[in-house]
Amino acid sequence: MTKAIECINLVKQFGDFRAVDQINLQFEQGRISALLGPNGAGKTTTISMMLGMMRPTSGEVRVLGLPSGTKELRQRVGALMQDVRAADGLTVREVLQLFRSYYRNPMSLERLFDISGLHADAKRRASALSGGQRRRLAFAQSLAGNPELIVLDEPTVGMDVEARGRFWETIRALASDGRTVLLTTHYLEEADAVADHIAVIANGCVVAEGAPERLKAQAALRTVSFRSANAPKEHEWLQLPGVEKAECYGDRIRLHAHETDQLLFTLMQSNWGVTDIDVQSASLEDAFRSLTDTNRSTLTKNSLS
Ligand SMILES: Nc1ncnc2c1ncn2[C@@H]1O[C@H](COP(=O)(O)OP(=O)(O)OP(=O)(O)O)[C@@H](O)[C@H]1O
Repeated sequence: MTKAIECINLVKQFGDFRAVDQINLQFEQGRISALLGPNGAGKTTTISMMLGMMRPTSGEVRVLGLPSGTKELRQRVGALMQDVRAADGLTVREVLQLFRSYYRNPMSLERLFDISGLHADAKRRASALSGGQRRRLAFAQSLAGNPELIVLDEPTVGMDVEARGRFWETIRALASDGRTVLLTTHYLEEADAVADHIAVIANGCVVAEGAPERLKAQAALRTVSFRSANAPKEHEWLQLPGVEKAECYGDRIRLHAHETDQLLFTLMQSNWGVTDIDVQSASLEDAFRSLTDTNRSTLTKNSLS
């Protein structure tokens, strides 16, 4: 089956700075995928290359089996980027009609109004809409061509709770029509609620990828952190009962484990001079932070095997 999007050894260099560093990603057709990462991770740069808006320094992007940016793809792909400017002087209805006129097989105006929730604002100037309303109009614009692939960069920024709810409902409905959706977000919780597949990037590299359940399994770990006057070598931490992952922040050691009772007992019995113990349950956001935080050394059972 053709992949919706394939990034092969994708690199983007801005002068001396490498914003995207050898990214290899594949997104399946008919699924909702999320590209997740903190500010400056390289999400926008990556999707700009997917959409043919930016040329890779090296590597390749294929979209629906075609090289990115081709004329054919512009008919088949809808995109919502972060910087959206309202069309000067046009009403909401005129904007939607104008965008529909660019495509061979546009989505119905009625459906675009339903999706944007802007029925009552049809005759208002687009430039007079609020920030959140403008974002909803821009989302409808991105769907004007009835696209089979929809790429959305931070789609929910500026939307209120109701607009967000309607937005996620629309995304699910679009996917159930067989369309492919790729979106970027900072929020693991948001991606978890809708995505079939999540790729996490940090500093231009893919740091984790998989079904939300897989990423959540990591979040289910509890964390025991402590200082140690006499800590053993790092690889020994992973021999402790139940420990899946170990990190070191300066003089503080953090161990991630599914079950902590036995671990605490072992630490207290050891001769490592353990002090200042703290035990916490990790949230999804903690797991995301731990995946994308590069100011620490991390060991996992996988990295040793
Ligand atoms: N045209 C450019 N020239 C120089 N540096 C750039 C350019 N575009 C992006 N960058 C840098 O590349 C890095 C990645 O930027 P990018 O916009 O892709 O991140 P992002 O993950 O989308 O971040 P955010 O969540 O804040 O939107 C950042 O450090 C940014 O400053």
